[in-house]
Amino acid sequence: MNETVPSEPTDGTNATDPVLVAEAVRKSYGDVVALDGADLRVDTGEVFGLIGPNGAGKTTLVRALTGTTEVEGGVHVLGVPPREVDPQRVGLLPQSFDPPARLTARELVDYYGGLYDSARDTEGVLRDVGMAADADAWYETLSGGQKRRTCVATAIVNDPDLLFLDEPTTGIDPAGRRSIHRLVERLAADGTTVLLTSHAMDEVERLADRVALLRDGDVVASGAPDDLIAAHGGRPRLSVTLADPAAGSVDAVAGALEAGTTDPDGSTNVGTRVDVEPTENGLRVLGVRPEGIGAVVDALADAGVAFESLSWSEPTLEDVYLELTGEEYSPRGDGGLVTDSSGNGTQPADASTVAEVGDVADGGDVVDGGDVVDGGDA
Ligand SMILES: Nc1ncnc2c1ncn2[C@@H]1O[C@H](COP(=O)(O)OP(=O)(O)OP(=O)(O)O)[C@@H](O)[C@H]1O
Repeated sequence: MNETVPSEPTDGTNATDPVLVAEAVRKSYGDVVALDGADLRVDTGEVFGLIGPNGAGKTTLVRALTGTTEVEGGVHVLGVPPREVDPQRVGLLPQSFDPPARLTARELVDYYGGLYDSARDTEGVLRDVGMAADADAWYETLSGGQKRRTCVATAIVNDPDLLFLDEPTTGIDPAGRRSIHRLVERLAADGTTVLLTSHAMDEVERLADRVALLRDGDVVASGAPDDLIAAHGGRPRLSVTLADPAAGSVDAVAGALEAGTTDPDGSTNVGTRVDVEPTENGLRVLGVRPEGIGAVVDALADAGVAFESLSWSEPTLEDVYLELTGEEYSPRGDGGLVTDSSGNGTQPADASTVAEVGDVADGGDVVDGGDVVDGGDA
């Protein structure tokens, strides 16, 4: 997250003026409405994430803001219409970008740097994107991730105040993505305003100060990731992979939770009101807090339902996305506590809780918050 207060610009604009403004922007390609009255405002020094399904209009909005397509409505960039912006101040990584294939990464950065009045030192730029070691290879021989990082280098060679990154990490492996994330964080810390489009919700949640979700050419929600998650992300959930996701499991577990007979000492409270719903591999308990996991395990045992693994997670930006786009829920593999009954499969990701869970059918033990709880027999 960017917490830097950028220095006052020297071009007559104020630091408090928005860097990007789009008002009621419309764009059609024949019968296809790409933008349908989209509004956007990005302030100085923000990392702003633009998310939305394929075809929602993200790239068209970036093109409107970079002056590479004509649109109806109001568009201002750094206080002026996009085509009047000093190119020295703007960097652009388009979604599709094919630089000359028989130039090396170093030659490409040199070449693009030569297009500006002043440019950063090529070696420093190559280091920033993690391409110093491969700088002498022809572009066409680079891997997909190396190519994308080289393209990012050409977008930052002019040390822009405003940087557009349209899907910068597509096709990049996790290590390459991390290096791009760190680069964006460094640029933001130096006061660069960044507009980022991405389909990777974890990336946007990590990097963006604010986010706008586009759907059918219009912004349907915007705000800080935490605020969007609180408003649209739903409740924490415990995903249960069942040994045999048979019909009736959901009702049986819901009944056992409601009956509250899951523990002899009566500790059946799972924290908040919960709902149980089916999933492809088993079921999901919505509204359960970490301290309630043991009660759910007890309910599974009471209902005679054997499970293979439990995964607890808090709502994320991905849930906001799924809620607001109306797309099907797809269980995440990275949603926090991921545990299997073998005892070898615990993979904590972004979770605030880690537990090891045994197979109820085997009477395994459950460790919840450090306490060993009897897994019970199913
Ligand atoms: N040059 C073009 N000619 C015709 N239709 C276009 C053109 N560019 C975009 N469109 C259409 O406009 C709509 C919005 O496209 P756009 O590329 O802006 O979406 P996007 O949100 O960036 O999608 P993606 O996530 O797939 O990149 C889509 O229906 C697309 O097919």
